[in-house]
Amino acid sequence: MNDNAILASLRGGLIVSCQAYAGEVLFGADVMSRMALAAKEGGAVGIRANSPQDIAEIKARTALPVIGIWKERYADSSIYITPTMREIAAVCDAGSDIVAIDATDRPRPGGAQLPDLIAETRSRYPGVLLMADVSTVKEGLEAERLGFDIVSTTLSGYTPYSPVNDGPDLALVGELAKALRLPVFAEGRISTPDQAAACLRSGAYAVVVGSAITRPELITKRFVDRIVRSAISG
Ligand SMILES: CC(=O)N[C@H](C=O)[C@@H](O)[C@H](O)[C@H](O)COP(=O)(O)O
Repeated sequence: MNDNAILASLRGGLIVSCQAYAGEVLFGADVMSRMALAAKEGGAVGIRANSPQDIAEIKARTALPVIGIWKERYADSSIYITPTMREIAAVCDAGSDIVAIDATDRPRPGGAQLPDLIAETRSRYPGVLLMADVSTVKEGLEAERLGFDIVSTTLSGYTPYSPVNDGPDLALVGELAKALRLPVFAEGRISTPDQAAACLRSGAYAVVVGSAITRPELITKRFVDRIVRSAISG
């Protein structure tokens, strides 16, 4: 296993994903970096952030390790998490400690190949760790073979061939943790502290939580939906 100090500082901890998109009320690097600082005060050991602007501001304000991504859509591919070298370079230049890349088994924009992106990133940014966002065990195994440093379950339920669960994909976390030598991060649909703890018990190295902590629109909606349901059923 990688003995990198950043990685070691994340072991067994909570990484909070702080993301808001253009058009949403919380969008903007100032708000996202305040959100990240609040997460730090609550004990987060790292932050996952989207876009060069947010990453740079969060690094400056919190000094926590940052998993950087940049979601961009291209017409010829359904891959959108740090899809091309353009986004990878921008995320690294912004100061990310780790860059997360979609490593699913789907065609990439412009027909680019994952091994080439990895090779170029390694040569241009030797100090940055590479995290593979995957949706299946097969993709996790391939990511390890290709030389990633970390595998995360981020995309389980978001590819047409992976199961859509209500909560985290604990089965995938457990299978990856058994099959890989790399650290496996649990990410996606972790809504409660109990679920986060269950991910660690299933073998996760660290846990990434986003919506349940940093998306008040969705948190509010969960409450409203529950209240409306209870009003209907009497
Ligand atoms: C599938 C995809 O695009 N996931 C994104 C990856 O960065 C984010 O939208 C998620 O919020 C993040 O993975 C954390 O997950 P959750 O918000 O469920 O705790």
